[in-house]
Order: sequence, then structure tokens, then C-alpha cells
Amino acid sequence: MFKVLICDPLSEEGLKPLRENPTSQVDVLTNLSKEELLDKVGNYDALLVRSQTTIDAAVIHAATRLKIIGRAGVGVDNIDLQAATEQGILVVNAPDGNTNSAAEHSIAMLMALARNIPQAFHALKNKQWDRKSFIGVELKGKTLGVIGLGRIGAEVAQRAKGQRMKVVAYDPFLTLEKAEKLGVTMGTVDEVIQVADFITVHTPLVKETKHLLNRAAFEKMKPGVQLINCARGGIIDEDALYDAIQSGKVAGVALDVFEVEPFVDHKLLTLPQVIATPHLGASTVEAQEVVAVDVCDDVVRYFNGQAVKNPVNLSAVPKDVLKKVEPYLQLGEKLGSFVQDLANGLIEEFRVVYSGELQDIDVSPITRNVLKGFLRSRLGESVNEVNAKLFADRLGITVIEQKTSQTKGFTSLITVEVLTKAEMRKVSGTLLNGLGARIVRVDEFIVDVPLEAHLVFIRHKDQPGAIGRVGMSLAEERINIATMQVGRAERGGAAIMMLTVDKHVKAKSVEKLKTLADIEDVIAIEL
Ligand SMILES: NC(=O)C1=CN([C@@H]2O[C@H](COP(=O)(O)OP(=O)(O)OC[C@H]3O[C@@H](n4cnc5c(N)ncnc54)[C@H](O)[C@@H]3O)[C@@H](O)[C@H]2O)C=CC1
Ligand SMILES: O=C(O)C(=O)COP(=O)(O)O
Repeated sequence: MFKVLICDPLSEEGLKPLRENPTSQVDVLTNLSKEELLDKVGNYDALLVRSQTTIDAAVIHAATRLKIIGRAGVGVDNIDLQAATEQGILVVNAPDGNTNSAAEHSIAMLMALARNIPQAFHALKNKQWDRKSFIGVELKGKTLGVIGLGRIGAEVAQRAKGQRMKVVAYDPFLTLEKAEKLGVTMGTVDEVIQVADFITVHTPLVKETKHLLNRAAFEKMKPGVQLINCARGGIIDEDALYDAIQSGKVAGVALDVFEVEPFVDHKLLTLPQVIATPHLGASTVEAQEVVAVDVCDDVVRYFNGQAVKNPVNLSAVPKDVLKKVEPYLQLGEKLGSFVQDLANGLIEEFRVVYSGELQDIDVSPITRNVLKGFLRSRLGESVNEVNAKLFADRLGITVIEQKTSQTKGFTSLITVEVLTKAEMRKVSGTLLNGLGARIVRVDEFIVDVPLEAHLVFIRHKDQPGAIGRVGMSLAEERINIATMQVGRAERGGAAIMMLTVDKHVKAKSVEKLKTLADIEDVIAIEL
């Protein structure tokens, strides 16, 4: 059973994946004060929010059993991602569900701004039939500057072209190919703001975009420019904006987002040139349903042990790739755990080699699981796929992911190699059709062993009686052998036994096995 706390209003329809999941308990507690949130968050495994609840480091530190934070929307600037990652908390969002709604809202704001619709309506409500004060401008033939041409920016650009506007855009991460496909002219931020009649921003709020439109930027803009911000408060410097409106440089502004939200009183709203909505870009029935379904789906996937679709603090993997790597996640974790039991001493290098059908796809989710399995045995349960790489970095372990065309006859093969000052240990595994996860090689020995809970790895001399003595010794401890594989490098030389047994082999039984003639090393492995 996992407990989910929902802190901001989410679509009830969208909560179905969670409500229908028999192993989840959902508590909807909106409008909690910071103190109440700090007090309650420690009881939950999952936390779902929109933009209103701030998940800062204090909340994360109080969230001692939290495993996943779901942001039912795009922007994660209200979540301390660094603190979440360090604590091994996965953050997921819903990046696609509200694109259309946010783009439509931006266009609605653009048109309302150009034709003074809110101001005119307000006058009418105040019983004034005033046609002179609200003469607008046409969009046709005007230039729209789009800053940030991602999902929403691109949709806005396309719609603006439908209004016969010219579109120029700035986005440092956009390929020319995509810009060409959208039929948009790209430029630097200065080039864009110098030619635009209307400017709309669609970037995330990050260090680089904080006050991107500041006093210096306003000076470069055309006199009478109009601005739209349906992305994040803080991309436009509100104090500089206020002054630019007062000076007449900026003729109109449409704002859906603000530097501090929520508020009831804002100095920008005292100006007649400013129209505004209270962060409504994503507030449609359709968007809310989809974003809630998307985060709830990911939460359920997470607790079912499946890879999530929209991770924020892990690299995202496309759906078709996820489908291919998913069956290997558990194999990866078990191989990591296995090789940890084999290797002694300070680890210098940790290499995961992929071949066969894994050769051409993004295997990073598997590598994270291998590393998690490996580090968990050393550092405990606090290690997970979210923070495994961070822990490896801190331990000075170099993690290398490698691909090779050498399949050794398997459809796919994962080999984990661990290099310490003293030795190099390696183990290879695969998924065999109908037989599940198998270990197929340990160091230089070929084996075929199911990856089961209790394993015993024995190095011995290839001499008559060695196998029998091991069997007898385990029988005396009432440990039943389920399967046994024997391999040797050469007749009479170094050899190994790989046993799967029905119960945990305790340290004293391992020590007893080590005293037997021709037995060189014994390792009990728990997966
Ligand atoms: N008002 C509302 O209710 C909503 C607001 N949003 C906000 O809209 C923004 C954009 O969302 P999406 O388009 O879905 O995100 P996205 O990630 O698809 O697009 C963001 C774009 O900004 C670009 N970018 C990043 N740094 C930049 C920089 N320094 N200068 C210029 N461009 C830069 C990226 O390359 C990317 O193309 C986010 O801040 C999001 O939080 C999203 C949905 C609803
Ligand atoms: O998705 C986003 O980034 C938004 O800004 C939407 O915010 P909301 O979920 O409506 O509080």
C-alpha cells in the first residue's frame, strides 16, 4: 500500500488511475499551510502538486518516506530538484497535457491585448459606452517575437501565422531544422526584441531566463511594443516593466503569471495598459484531465516497479525505447547486486557493457539500475535509480557505459565489470525466452544459472570429491541445493561451482565450506 498526498486541486476524472489502483490510498488536502504540510508530508510515499504548493528543501527533508513527487503540469520551478535528487526522490511532470491550453490562452491574451477587450468590457460593466478609448491594432502584418520555441512557443508561433503575423524567435537550444519546419525566422534575443511589435515568452524560469526581459532589454524594444507572459513570473522584470509602461515605451501587457503568486493586490494591475489572468494558462477541463492522468499513471507505474514516462530529475527516455529496456531493469539491478558480492576493495571503475538488441538503444535506465543494485548492497536502501549516479560520483567511482557488437550468441547481453586496485570481476546476464533472467558468465567461466534469491559462488580446484564435499557440508546445515553448475578453465585447474539454494547461507556455513579440501573461495549472494 502506498499513500498519496494531493496538495493542489487536480481533476477528479484524472485521478482515476490512482483511485482505481487497489494498493494506493489517496488524501486530497488542498490549502495546507506550510506548517501543516511539514507536519503531514512525512506520512506519504507520493506527493502531487500543481504550481501553487512550494516543495522546498525543508518540505523534502520532512518527507522521510517520500519516493515520488508528481507535478501535474510543466514548470517545476516550485520544486527544489537538487534536494529531491539528493534524497533519492523521483520528480515527474506532465509536459504534454497542457501545451494546447497554454498556447490557446497565450493567443487569447494576444488578441485581447490588441483589441483592448478586457478594458472595454470593464467600461461597459461600469455603464460607459466608450468607442474612442479602445481603438486597437490589427495583428495581420505585425511581427510576433517568440522567446522560447518549445512545445508551447511552437504552437503559439503556428497560430500567430494563422493570424497572418510574421514570427521571429529566439531559442538557444533549437535546431535550425525545427525552425525551418515551423517556418519561423530565428535570431538572437536582441534581434528578436528589436523588430517585434508583440513579444511573447515561453521559456522555463531558470537562472538564465530570470529577468531575461529587463531594463536594458526594454530600451532595445520598439516604442509601443506589447508583451505577453503566459510562461512564468520572473522572466520579465516586473519593476522594469512597470517603469517601461509608465514611460510609454511599452503600450500594453498581458500577464497570466507573476513573480509572486498568489496575490490580491499588485502595482502592475493599477495600470490601464495591463490585462491579466490569475495563472489560468493550463486551467481547462481537457488539460487538467490529461495532466492529472499523466502524473497519476507515472505514480502507479513507479510503485509497480515500471519505468516512469516523464522523469524530471532523470534523463527522459522515449516511449518506444522504454518498452525495450523495461524487461532488463530487474536483470540489471540483480547483476549489480551480484557483482558487488564478488568484488573486494575500493572500486575504481564500474563498466556496463551492452550488446545484441541493446546495442542501438538508450540503455541509461538499465545502467542506473545496475548501479543501484551495486551500491545498495554497500550503502543501503537509501540508494535508488534517482541518486545512484550522485552516490557513485561522491565515492569517486567512474561509471562507464559501453556498447559492443560481440553478442556471444545471445540476443542481448549485459556484462558488468568492476575494477578495484586488486582485481577485475565481471558477470554477464541475459533474458532467455521463457526462462527469464540468467547469469551466463562469471569472470572467465561460462555458466547458465537462474538469477534467484539465494546463490553460492565457489572457486575450487577441479579435483574429484570437491563437489561431493560441498553437497555434504550444505546438507549438514539443512540447506537444499536447487540447481548446480560447474565450470572449469582446464582439466584439473581452476574451476567454479554456482549453486542456487532454498535458503540464505549464513556466514558460519560459508566459513565451514571454505575449510573443505580444494575449496578456494566461497561467496553467498543474496539477490
Ligand atoms: N501559464 C500556465 O498556466 C502555463 C505555463 N507554462 C510554462 O510555459 C513554459 C514553457 O512550457 P513548454 O513549452 O511546455 O516547455 P518546453 O520545455 O517545451 O519549452 C521551453 C523552451 O524554452 C527554451 N529555452 C530554455 N532556456 C532558454 C533561454 N535561456 N532562452 C530562450 N529559450 C530558452 C527551450 O529550449 C525550450 O525550447 C514553462 O515555463 C511552463 O512552466 C506551461 C503550461 C501552462
Ligand atoms: O504547467 C505549468 O507550468 C503551469 O504553469 C500550470 O500551472 P497550474 O498547474 O495550473 O498551477
